[in-house]
Amino acid sequence: MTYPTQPTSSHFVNGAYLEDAAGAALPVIYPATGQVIATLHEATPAVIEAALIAARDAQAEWAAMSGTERGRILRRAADIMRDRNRELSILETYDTGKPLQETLVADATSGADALEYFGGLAASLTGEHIPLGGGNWAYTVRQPLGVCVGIGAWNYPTQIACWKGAPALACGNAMVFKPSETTPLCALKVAEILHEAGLPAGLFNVVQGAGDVGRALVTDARVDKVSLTGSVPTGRKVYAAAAAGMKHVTMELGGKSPLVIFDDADLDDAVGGAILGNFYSSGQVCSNGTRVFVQKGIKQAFLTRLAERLADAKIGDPMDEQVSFGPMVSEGQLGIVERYIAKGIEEGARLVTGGKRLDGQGYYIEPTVFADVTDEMVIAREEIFGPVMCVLDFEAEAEVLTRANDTEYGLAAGVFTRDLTRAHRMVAGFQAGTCFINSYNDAPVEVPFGGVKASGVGRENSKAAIEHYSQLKSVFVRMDRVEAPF
Ligand SMILES: NC(=O)c1ccc[n+]([C@@H]2O[C@H](COP(=O)([O-])OP(=O)(O)OC[C@H]3O[C@@H](n4cnc5c(N)ncnc54)[C@H](O)[C@@H]3O)[C@@H](O)[C@H]2O)c1
Ligand SMILES: O=CCc1c[nH]cn1
Repeated sequence: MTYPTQPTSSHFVNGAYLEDAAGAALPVIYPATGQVIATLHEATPAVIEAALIAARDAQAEWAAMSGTERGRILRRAADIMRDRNRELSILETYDTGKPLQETLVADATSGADALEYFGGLAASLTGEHIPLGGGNWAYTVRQPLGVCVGIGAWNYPTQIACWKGAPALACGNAMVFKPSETTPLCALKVAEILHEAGLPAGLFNVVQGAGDVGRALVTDARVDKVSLTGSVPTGRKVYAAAAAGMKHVTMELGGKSPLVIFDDADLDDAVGGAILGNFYSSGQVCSNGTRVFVQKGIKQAFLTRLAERLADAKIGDPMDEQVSFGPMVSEGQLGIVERYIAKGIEEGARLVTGGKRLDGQGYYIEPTVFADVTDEMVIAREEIFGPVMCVLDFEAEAEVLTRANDTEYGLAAGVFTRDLTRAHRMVAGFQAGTCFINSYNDAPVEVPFGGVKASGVGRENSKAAIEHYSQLKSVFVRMDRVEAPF
């Protein structure tokens, strides 16, 4: 099988596709069948060098353009992405296995939102005037950082490329982006579209490869900033390597987020939130609320309604738009999830539903719910990154808040209750970067997204991202005489 939009080469460097067959073979596997649908090559040192040189050479001229001009190109790219949404969504489904039903609304659309939003902001990136005593004054100039490296995870390849590329480019930077080796296809299309929209060559480059290619980029002296989306263990390594070079960082890492459901919540909304926060993208969403704390009074009603709704999940061919639940991204990730399910059973959690790999081709596993999970169980402490919901009981607000925060992670947290005073009290106490009240997993571009504690550093999306892709130069202007001691 070949997929419909086969890229002509593995990399996109200096405004054009680039191949270097000397790089190690990088097979692209369609998760729904396990078949190899394309074979790319990892970047050789020559490809990495070409990308970094192209980015360095192109950046100053891009930064010298007006924000209006830069923004126009990004907004044009957003329009192209929207026009090609179906084609890009099909590619996203080939790359990740996520159902087309999801990718049609969540991936290229989110990428286009980022390009449009940061394109709109580009012309407004100004410094400030600061009046000082004696008629003196100062001003600040908002400047780009230079060459930014983006490194992606495999769950949202189009979105991640755009969430990093759009603010970087809006601020006048160049980017070298390395997609996850598991999902190398979509970022190439993002690069192609940006250049079709008028982006000058060299400003958004895509190079393929695994950790060693990422490491070569992060440690290169010509790189000014590193933005990683990935796991906490990788984040620790990348952060340390970037720190050695005193580089700016954004770290969008993993989580084990709490979702707290009080007994006064609208039951169907709460069950819907728990489904979105555990089973969308087959559970492969960083901000998922996988520790679902349910107040004792509604535990049985919650589990009953959840089981009814899960029975409506349509598992199957992700290209079928009726299908709402697809495979895991890879054999390896499926194995990780299976091992956690076995661990949960061994630890004494009660398997309410799911737990089994589906017979046949592809990396399918049933949506799985454990009840009677306790705080110290491994399945309640470690990020599984698959469709495994842990339901824990609680009695009182203070108790559940303490337990919700008892984790090294701090990416997200949610609460379902009709008592809005309590909802805001809970949110004030959550140690999390992104919180939800009577909702879960919304990620609009206007809102900052990111974590606290081990879940990360910095924010993506919103005006907050501008702070992470630019820096201020301060200029003091003396209008009176200079008084020196001698
Ligand atoms: N916070 C967020 O916004 C967010 C979003 C999506 C995924 N994630 C997290 O990502 C993880 C799943 O993705 P994954 O399995 O691809 O993560 P991962 O950490 O294994 O890999 C992430 C990326 O880092 C690269 N990499 C690995 N070692 C490196 C090194 N030493 N130097 C430079 N680059 C290196 C990989 O090649 C890949 O491109 C989960 O933990 C999930 O929570 C976080
Ligand atoms: O996977 C993490 C980023 C995200 C959250 N919702 C949509 N994308």
